[in-house]
Amino acid sequence: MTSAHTGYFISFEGIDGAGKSTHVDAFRNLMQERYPDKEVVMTREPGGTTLGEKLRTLLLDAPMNLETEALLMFAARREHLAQLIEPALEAGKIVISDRFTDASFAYQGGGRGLSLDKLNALERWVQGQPDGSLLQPNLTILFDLPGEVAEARRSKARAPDKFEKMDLSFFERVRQEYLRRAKEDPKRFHLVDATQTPEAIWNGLKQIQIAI
Ligand SMILES: Nc1ncnc2c1ncn2[C@@H]1O[C@H](COP(=O)(O)OP(=O)(O)OP(=O)(O)O)[C@@H](O)[C@H]1O
Ligand SMILES: Cc1cn([C@H]2C[C@H](O)[C@@H](COP(=O)(O)O)O2)c(=O)[nH]c1=O
Repeated sequence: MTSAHTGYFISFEGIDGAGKSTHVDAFRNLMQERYPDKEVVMTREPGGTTLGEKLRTLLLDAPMNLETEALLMFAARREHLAQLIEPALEAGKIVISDRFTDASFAYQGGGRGLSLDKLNALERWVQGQPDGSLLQPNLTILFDLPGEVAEARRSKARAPDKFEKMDLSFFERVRQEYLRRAKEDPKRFHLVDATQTPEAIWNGLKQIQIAI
């Protein structure tokens, strides 16, 4: 867990088109208003560092072997933790990341079929703490909705990247893996019914209280 630092770590997750980007900036502002004495740092994965953003371009554009993809996701994450997330949490900041490790379990695991053993080993390597615990978000806000609804939203919004070109069954597997992880760790996950209107979703997000 995250006991070694005095910050607070929040991740936003969901299948592509679930609506997390629509709300993440406003949520950041909400946190800053509520905790004026704390710096709120906004970041994303893959990305968040100079190297991570270069890896993001590769990961979102280039077709690649599944294990290569998983290793690059976790390499970008190690850099992200070392350069940005760990120092910010140690300095007591609130860190909000648009995606973190649950996305690797959902996309590379559920979606593409990488084994849980390999994902667990990468997670332990990259997020393992000296006391044997794992650095995890304190709170993960999961935007959940059916794959076909997300697909319809995406098709109106933008040209698809490599992942967004995947078919409906891929996104259903990704969704199911997110839901499996949420069920496994209900204290960490806050589930959002992302089929609601943006206004209803935002009203729900405003109800979230964090224990800083
Ligand atoms: N609750 C909603 N109802 C209807 N449309 C929505 C809703 N939320 C977002 N949208 C629209 O759906 C599209 C995708 O939203 P958004 O970019 O926030 O998704 P996302 O989950 O961040 O996707 P990605 O992870 O791929 O960036 C946008 O056009 C957005 O305006
Ligand atoms: C962290 C992470 C991300 N992905 C995928 C999920 C999305 O399709 C893209 C990121 O795009 P977004 O618009 O910024 O959400 O990357 C993944 O497959 N595995 C991961 O670990």
